[in-house]
Amino acid sequence: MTILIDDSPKTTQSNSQSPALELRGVTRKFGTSVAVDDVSFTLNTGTFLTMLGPSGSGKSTTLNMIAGFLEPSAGSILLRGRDIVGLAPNKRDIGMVFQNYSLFPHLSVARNVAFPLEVRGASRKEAMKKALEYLEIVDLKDRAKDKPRELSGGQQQRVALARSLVFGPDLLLMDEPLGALDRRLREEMQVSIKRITEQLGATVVFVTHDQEEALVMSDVIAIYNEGNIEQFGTSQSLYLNPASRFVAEFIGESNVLVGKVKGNTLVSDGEVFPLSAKPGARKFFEGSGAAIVVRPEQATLRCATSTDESARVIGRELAGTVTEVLYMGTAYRFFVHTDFGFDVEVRVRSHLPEAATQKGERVHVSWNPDDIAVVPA
Ligand SMILES: Nc1ncnc2c1ncn2[C@@H]1O[C@H](COP(=O)(O)OP(=O)(O)OP(=O)(O)O)[C@@H](O)[C@H]1O
Repeated sequence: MTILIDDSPKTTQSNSQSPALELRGVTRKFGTSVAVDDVSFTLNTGTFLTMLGPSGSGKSTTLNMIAGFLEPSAGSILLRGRDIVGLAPNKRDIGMVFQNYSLFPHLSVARNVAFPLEVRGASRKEAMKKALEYLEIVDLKDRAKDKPRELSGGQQQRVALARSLVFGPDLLLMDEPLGALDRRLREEMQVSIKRITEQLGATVVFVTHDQEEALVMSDVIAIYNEGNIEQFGTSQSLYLNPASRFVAEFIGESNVLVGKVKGNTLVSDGEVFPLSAKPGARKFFEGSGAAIVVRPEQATLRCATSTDESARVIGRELAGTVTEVLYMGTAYRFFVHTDFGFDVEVRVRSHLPEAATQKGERVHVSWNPDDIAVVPA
């Protein structure tokens, strides 16, 4: 397979030492309401960034400012070190893919992909040659002569991807590109997009509502909340070390136990839960509100025995009753109502003996304080 990396000189001045994209204090107001509030981040070349957050949190507004469809009310946007605020969208060297593909129905697949090159002055022959090379990268070379309507949704989206990358843009923007596809196709496309953008070394800004999609695809994730970026980091760091309760609850499943910090413990409803004493563990002021975040796979389960004490919390263990069991193939999900009142989900790999625990059984749930995150409440 031929892999093409566009090394043609760019038409506008840029600095190859600069980050691919930098936002500095970018704000966008609509009337008196602030849609994006003082957002700053830096993205290195070849990085895949996903903007993730609830509806109305400012993701699309940020993307539209980068694309040039909206201007910021304040701040600057630098593409390879040059400020692009005020520059027309078609002068920004940015590729774009949207949910509705926006392919030209009357042009063949190959002519669709060749189009951005022809607009930039390439001859029909040159443009078609390169279009076929990009169609090979997205595994659609054999469909070059077809019209877009003859292709499936996933295939059309791969044509749109080839078209957005064929001219070697500095940046690729994707706004919910998989939103129209069913779950299976969506998962296949996640893998294809990741493979293709990695092969081409593309810098990508991707918007989605889907947290699993964000975890699978991204090098870095920006979690949006009410116009602000609540946390910016790798998938792993967001999952294992969420900065806030909002992030913990937005990314992955979590059991959240709220209390007050006392020494190196969290006190909740009169019970004392140890916090990690590891060097580097997050420190909180005495008496401040905090929450323990236990991921379902970080909690463990054991069946109660007749010699167990009858207290609701014994050392690190919480006594409780299994209220629901769900089989997931490789794991079981146990929902436990603890006597303390805290409802905990515990995930147990199917091959472990604890996986045989039944609904209604008395159990003890625990976790290692060194494994779990603690966030401000
Ligand atoms: N053209 C506009 N005029 C007025 N308000 C707008 C406009 N565009 C966006 N907004 C407002 O800005 C805020 C952020 O919207 P934005 O579309 O960026 O959110 P989002 O996170 O992309 O949401 P979604 O995931 O639903 O697309 C919302 O309160 C929205 O109503």
